[in-house]
Amino acid sequence: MRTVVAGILERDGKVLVGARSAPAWAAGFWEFPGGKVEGEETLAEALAREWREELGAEVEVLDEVYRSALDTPVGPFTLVALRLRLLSEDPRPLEHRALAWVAPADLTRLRLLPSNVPIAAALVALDG
Ligand SMILES: Nc1nc2c([nH]c(=O)n2[C@H]2C[C@H](O)[C@@H](COP(=O)(O)OP(=O)(O)OP(=O)(O)O)O2)c(=O)[nH]1
Repeated sequence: MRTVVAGILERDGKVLVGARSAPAWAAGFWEFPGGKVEGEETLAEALAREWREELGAEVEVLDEVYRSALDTPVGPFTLVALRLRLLSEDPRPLEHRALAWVAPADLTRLRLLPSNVPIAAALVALDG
């Protein structure tokens, strides 16, 4: 089963989310930035690559906060959300339409990718 990794970066009680620009079915939805694990990459290596490519930022993985099955138009995946620590300058929207810092309790006010709604709930529970 292939894996999609999603990165959770927290700062001052808020988490970073990005508005997708593609593909068409997902454009405009907010997500936790990340992407598909390629080849023999570890989850941490894949997330570091995606954040470098999409956000121009260096990150390292702290811990796993969520894992579930994910159905997408290009087939089934496992979705894993990992908390991150920022090692570089701030993330920039190199591929997203926009980035935003949002408190976990406010994430459901955004048009999140449906698969990310339970991740938001997990973050609220962790906050509690
Ligand atoms: N990045 C990301 N993708 C997610 C999340 N939740 C979710 O359902 N997805 C879906 C959207 C896509 O179908 C898939 C990830 O694809 P992607 O387009 O981000 O991956 P990628 O950067 O490797 O893209 P590509 O090279 O295959 O074009 O997982 C999430 O929180 N973050």
